[in-house]
Amino acid sequence: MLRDLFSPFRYKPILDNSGSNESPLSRNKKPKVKNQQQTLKRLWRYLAVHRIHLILVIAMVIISSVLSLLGPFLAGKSIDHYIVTKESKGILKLLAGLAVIYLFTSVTLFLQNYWMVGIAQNTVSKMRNDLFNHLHKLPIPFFDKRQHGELMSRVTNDIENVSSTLNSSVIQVISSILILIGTISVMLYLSPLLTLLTLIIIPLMYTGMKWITKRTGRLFKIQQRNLGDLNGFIEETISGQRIVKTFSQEKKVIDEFISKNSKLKGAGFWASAYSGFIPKLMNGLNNLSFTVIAAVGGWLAYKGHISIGTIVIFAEYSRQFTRPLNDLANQFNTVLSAIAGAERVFDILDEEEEANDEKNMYDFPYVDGRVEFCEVSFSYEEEGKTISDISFAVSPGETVALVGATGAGKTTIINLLSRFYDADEGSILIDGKEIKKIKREDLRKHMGFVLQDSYLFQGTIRENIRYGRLEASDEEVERAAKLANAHSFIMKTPGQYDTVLKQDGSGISQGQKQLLSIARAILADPSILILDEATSSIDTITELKIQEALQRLMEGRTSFVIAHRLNTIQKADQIIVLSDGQIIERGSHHELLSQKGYYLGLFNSQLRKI
Ligand SMILES: Nc1ncnc2c1ncn2[C@@H]1O[C@H](COP(=O)(O)OP(=O)(O)OP(=O)(O)O)[C@@H](O)[C@H]1O
Repeated sequence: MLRDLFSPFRYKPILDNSGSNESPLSRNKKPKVKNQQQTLKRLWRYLAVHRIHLILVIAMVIISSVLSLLGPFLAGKSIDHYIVTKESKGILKLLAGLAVIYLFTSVTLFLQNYWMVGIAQNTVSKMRNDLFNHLHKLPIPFFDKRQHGELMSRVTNDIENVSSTLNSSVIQVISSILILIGTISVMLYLSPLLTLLTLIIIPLMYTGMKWITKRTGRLFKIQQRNLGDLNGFIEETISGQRIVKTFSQEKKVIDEFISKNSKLKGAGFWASAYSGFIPKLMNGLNNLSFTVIAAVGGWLAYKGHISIGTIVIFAEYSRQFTRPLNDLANQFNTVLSAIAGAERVFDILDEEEEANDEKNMYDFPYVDGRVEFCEVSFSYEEEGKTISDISFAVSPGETVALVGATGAGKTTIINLLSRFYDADEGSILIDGKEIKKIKREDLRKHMGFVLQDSYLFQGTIRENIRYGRLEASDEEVERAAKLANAHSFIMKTPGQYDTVLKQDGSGISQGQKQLLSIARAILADPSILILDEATSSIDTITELKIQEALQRLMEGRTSFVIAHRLNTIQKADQIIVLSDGQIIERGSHHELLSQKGYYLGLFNSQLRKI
């Protein structure tokens, strides 16, 4: 029965990503701890920009802390001087004094909060900008290896964590330290003996706090990691909703979510539970200190060593004394959790940008479109070669089709040509210039992509086409749409060119998406074109429209076609047949058929399927 009462909170060891079933509380399972001091230093660099406002905040905190110490002191002294002696004028003076103190306290509290919120918001906004900026300079391999939702969690949750801590904790920490120093000083001045008795609780507090924070620090990190993991999973399953439903995998997805969620709950529960012990511990120690002061103070007053007013001041200060300690302890957890968040943000900022490290880069204002691969080898992983010893040359305006079984290396060749990855060996030349010596931005300016999964952004049809060349006029956008055979379907949509597409164009058909992406490429007017043929079946009429639009687009441009259906590439100038990352056959369609090799087999097998 009792067990059941606690069952929702019982902690079950939950499998970690590593597959270990050790509890997050386990001593040996520390997540990699980066130097917290270094993280704080980097955070400080962001804060230091606002140093004038920080000085103002500190000044306000000092004034409000002194004022809050003054209140109880005046009240205690007035008991001895005015209340015991029944002097009514003095009492009025005291009341007026207290009113002024509380008014000033409110003003200083308002100002310190106002400035601090400004500092916090500006700081995290700058961090968010830096992070987003940096994310866009990171190489494709970085994104290939990470869950996108997890990255989003860093830009949103982790930065938010830093923001809320800056909002509240900086003021709390400074004012707690000041109040603590002020309280102890006044207490020492009034009665060193009672002060010493009050301070006895400090070692007890320290030991208790150390025990708790050791655990919470570790748990907050695990909690944030698990939250990132969960966010990644949510993002993945929402964007892959169609696949989940098509394969009826709802149960599997929900089960996996429950498992990840319960992992998060495990760490979250214990992180919160341990930090929740802190106020209870403080409260208990506070009561202990209060009892000691009442007993010893009462005895001293009975013996005539101190006044009643002093005991009142002491009782009030002993409360004020544990409150900042309590606050400091609570803030410690919040700060730890923010440091964990900041660390995750800095981790990304430390990732190396897509390198443009070579000096003496070529200018690349105009491209004829001659492409050469010379003995190129590359691997995604340390071991083995994804493609090896690839050599071929393409003249300007030629169409090259890359053919081969799935995983043969077709996309990899394109990844290397567009410098999403750099070749390990050999060289790739455009117009005789080594592409490693061309800035990626300049290189990609001359390349156009029409991919299977043409990505459309949330925005109007016009904006989506204009993504190909932002400065294009409305007339140019429409001309491109007409050449891409997209104009007639656009005119049938409710807002025509101003129809707003949902994110990833989920409101229009696959074929229409392709037409828009062709229009975008026509507008961009690249010299080198990459076409990744759609594998999904599109109705015959749309298919014809797409083929016609593609022919127009390819005219006069060096085009690489990743071909999945051989009937569409028969007119290609060259067909390169790949197998296991190597070129096994090469030639025109007729030459390859007459070679009676792998291509002929592939062609016949596709013919049989028709
Ligand atoms: N980012 C990556 N990290 C590690 N390995 C990868 C990565 N991308 C592709 N590979 C591997 O490299 C090999 C070649 O892949 P590639 O995508 O070039 O094949 P493909 O011929 O384009 O296949 P498909 O027709 O299925 O698109 C495959 O074995 C694939 O698993």
